[in-house]
Amino acid sequence: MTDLWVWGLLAPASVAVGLWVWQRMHPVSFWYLVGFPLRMLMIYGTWRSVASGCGLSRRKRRWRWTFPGLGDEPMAARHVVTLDQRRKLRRVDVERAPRIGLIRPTRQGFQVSIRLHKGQTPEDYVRVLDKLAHAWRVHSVRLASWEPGRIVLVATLTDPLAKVPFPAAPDGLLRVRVGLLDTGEPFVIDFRTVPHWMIVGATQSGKSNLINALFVGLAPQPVALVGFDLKGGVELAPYERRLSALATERAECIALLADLIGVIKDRMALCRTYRVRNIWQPGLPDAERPIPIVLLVDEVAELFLMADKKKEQEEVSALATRLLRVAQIGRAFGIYLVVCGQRIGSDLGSGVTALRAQLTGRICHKVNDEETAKMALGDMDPAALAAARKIPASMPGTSVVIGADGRWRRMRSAYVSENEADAAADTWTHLAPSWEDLTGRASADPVDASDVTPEELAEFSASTSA
Ligand SMILES: Nc1ncnc2c1ncn2[C@@H]1O[C@H](COP(=O)(O)OP(=O)(O)OP(=O)(O)O)[C@@H](O)[C@H]1O
Repeated sequence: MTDLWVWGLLAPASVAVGLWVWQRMHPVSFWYLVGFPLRMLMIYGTWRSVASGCGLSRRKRRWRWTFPGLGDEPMAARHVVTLDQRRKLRRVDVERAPRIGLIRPTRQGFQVSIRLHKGQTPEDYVRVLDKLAHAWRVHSVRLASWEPGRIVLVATLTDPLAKVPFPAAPDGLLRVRVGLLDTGEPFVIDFRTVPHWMIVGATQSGKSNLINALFVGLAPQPVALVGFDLKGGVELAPYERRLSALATERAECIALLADLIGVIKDRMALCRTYRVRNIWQPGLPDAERPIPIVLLVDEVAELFLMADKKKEQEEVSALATRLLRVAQIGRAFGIYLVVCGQRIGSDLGSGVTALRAQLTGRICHKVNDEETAKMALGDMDPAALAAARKIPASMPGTSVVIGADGRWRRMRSAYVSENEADAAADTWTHLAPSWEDLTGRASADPVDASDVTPEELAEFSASTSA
């Protein structure tokens, strides 16, 4: 008898310990063989009540057997018992859950397709994703794709951003994998698709780390890097060896921008000669193709802040005009911008709003107020703005980004320490062209600071159009 008790307790305990060890040592095989089948049973078993609780079910008129003598409750045909004499076939309202398809396991959770009821749209499901995540006991549920009448939901068991094992790495010319999306896919900054980027976030939210990640990915590429760092150079000076130029004063920035406008004019002439509209078109011989330039601007507010002095106002106005011009026409001539700051709002000056409109790529780290999130993410879904404010301080480097499909996602940058970025600067120093080589003029040469005029632009467009 005692033996029976001992075995009765020991057997389940050893099975539980065995499962626990299996799950710890081989989480993926445990998930596919044990966790997923159990989860699938739970989801199918509770789908009617979950859909009803989330407001996804629809009331429909159906023929049903009813039992007037038993409180006149409508009952499904499968509940018919022996009260044949009293039953009556009547049309009643029944609740129908949307039809749920086959649940498929993924490495991080599962995905399931759902057939929409008539009158439903994917947005009806987006509104209740949080409720579904709680009901299914998963970290998050997102809408992965849709086609008319059908959506696919993807559930993630744990937060993939809790630990980003993803190293920042180059992913092709002017493409850098800087972090991980909450979908488990890499997040790529691709300058040839999205030429100009804006990185916003409160202090200690992870902006500099993202710049480090970007730097480590760009350093091994044949790309010229230019830095504006008005925080006295503390952020970008350590990487100066790999930069073609670094400006730490506003006057220096203005001079470098004048040079960049000169570069644009030279490249414009080159494109005109070969009758191409940008430096990437195949009509331009590879030997003639100029090196792309990425301009990193750290803490943009410092560029625009001014005292009442007239000289400063003139400086800021010259800087704003040139930076805007580079943003407007630089893309075709291989000049790309990354602008970083705590706030990039109109309160900094009139030029800022126009500059912001040119920065298509948006990365919004943790911000403290909705206004700043709006500045970065525009009039996105209010949930995106709320998500940017809710990023926990314990997860620096996490941000809200707008994906290629126009939907917002959470992203966390790969952690890149200053030492790693320093080492990359050391290793790839030889890839940094000198400013003189880049601009085609000796530093003592007077700079042609005149802007690219609209007439010049029109002439360029006319001469390169076929
Ligand atoms: N992706 C990440 N993973 C882990 N830690 C990170 C990540 N990003 C940033 N951190 C850490 O968070 C802290 C703040 O990061 P960072 O200096 O990049 O913030 P910041 O927004 O540039 O701050 P500030 O505006 O004050 O310069 C640093 O200690 C950094 O190591």
